[in-house]
Formats: sequence, C-alpha cells, structure tokens
Amino acid sequence: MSIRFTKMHGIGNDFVIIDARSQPVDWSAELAEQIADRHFGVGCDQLITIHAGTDGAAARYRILNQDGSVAGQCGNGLRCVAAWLWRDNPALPNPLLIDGDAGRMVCERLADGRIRAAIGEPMFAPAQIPFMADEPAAHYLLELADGSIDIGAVSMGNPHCLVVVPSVDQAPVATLGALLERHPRFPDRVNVGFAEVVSRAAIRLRVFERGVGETLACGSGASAAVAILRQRDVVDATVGVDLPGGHLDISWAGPGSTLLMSGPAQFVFDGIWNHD
Ligand SMILES: N[C@H](CCC[C@H](N)C(=O)O)C(=O)O
Repeated sequence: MSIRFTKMHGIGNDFVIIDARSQPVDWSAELAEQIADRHFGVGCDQLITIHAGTDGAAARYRILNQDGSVAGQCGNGLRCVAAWLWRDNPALPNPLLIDGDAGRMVCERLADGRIRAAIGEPMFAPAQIPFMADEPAAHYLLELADGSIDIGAVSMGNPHCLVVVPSVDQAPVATLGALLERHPRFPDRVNVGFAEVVSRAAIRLRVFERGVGETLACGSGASAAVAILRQRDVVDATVGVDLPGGHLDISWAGPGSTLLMSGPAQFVFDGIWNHD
C-alpha cells in the first residue's frame, strides 16, 4: 500500500502530514508508530492527518504522537497544516478556520511569512487538564520518590506541566521529563516544559513531549509556559520564547481571551510511503 505525504516542520518539531480526504488512511497507533520510525519509516515527532472540514472550517486535523498516542493539540503542527492547506488551494481565505479535538483554531498568514494561530484559551481547571488536584493553583507541589517539586499545570487542548529552572542548559530534561510525563497525578500523561525566565518579555524553554521525548520545539508547550508564567504575573502579555529549534512569539491578554502563537512553518519534501 502506498500513501502520499508531506514532510514539514515547525522550528525543528517535525511532522508527516497526510491528506486523508484524497486517500484511504487507516488512522491508528500502528500507522503512526510505523511512519514515525526514523529508521524503518519516514520519521517524525507527530503524524498529522487532514480531514474534511464542517461548519465553515477549511479542514479538520488530527494528531498522533510518535508512540501512537492521540494528542488533542499540536501548535507547531497546526501552523504546518495551515501552510499545507494554502499551498494545496491558494484560493482559501486568510485567516483560515481549522478544527481539531481542542476546538476551532484560526490561522493567519502574516506579512513576514510566519503564521499566527489562535489556539484557544488556556484551561487551568484540574479536571480540564486533566490533573489530580482539588482546585486550580498557580503552583502545585508534586511528590516524587526522593522529594517533591514545584510545578504549574495547564491545558492548551493537551496537558502540560511546567518546571521553572535557573538554566535550561542544565535542566534534567531527559530524566525528570520522563518521570513527570508519567506521574500518576496526570491520568493521561503530560508534556513537560522546563522554562528559564530571562525577563518579563523573554523565556528559554525545553520540552519533553508526551509520547515522543524531548523535541526541538513544542508550540503548545511554549503557549502553556507563557500561560502559567502569566498567571503567576512573572511575564507580560507578549513573550518571546526561545526553544532549541527556534523562536516563537506568544501573546495572551489573560482570562477570557484566546492565546496567540506566531511562528514559521516549513515544507521539507513530498513523498510516497510504501508499506505492507
Ligand atoms: N506531544 C503532544 C502533541 C504535540 C505537541 C507539540 N508538537 C506542539 O507543537 O504543540 C501531546 O501529546 O499532547
């Protein structure tokens, strides 16, 4: 069986994009694991499929992580889907409405070629994350085998926790990230951000992604970090986020408003994946 795909990335967070409207796709964990394999498949952090849109949306997108788990949001991937749709049909409007499990997203192509995505309002209620806690808080103390750690937690349509560190370069991303990803208080697992606050308008961030491990960038992770730090009044409404793969600009005016994430989307190649 052969499947046409497009390889794309958002500042190094890479994706296989498949148009499931024009070809039959067996949307499954097995497909994601096979195509995401960097030796036996194409290789990617996430598999993203494009489906027919309804109620005015140009399309619907769905996300599977490298390990086959379903994700409700993918910020870098959403920008790539918007760029893919505009390349596929230049007559599509700007901005573009794209639906996902996290709701309706609005993507606007900016004059500088970046894409600004309105990805919804951060959700701090524990039940929405989901995170086991009695009520929302700006800080939580998480018990570990050898002590405890201060975290923030929020959903951007997918679950995120944040650890503030003095230096991202020294952060124990691989070990602590893996531990927190599967902490029992996150019943659906969690993406783990490590943030170094440079100023009220700039942070550095590394992310251990649920279902992948550390990635070069995480759009929903950058959004989650700014939301948590904004809730703590540690940063202003607009923050530059520097990740290992590149830079994103995040703006959030506060409760009751959607969060905006601006960044690039890059085509790498188009191909055909032959698999049994
Ligand atoms: N690993 C994430 C999905 C991809 C998020 C990331 N690639 C982004 O750009 O937001 C999860 O399981 O929720």
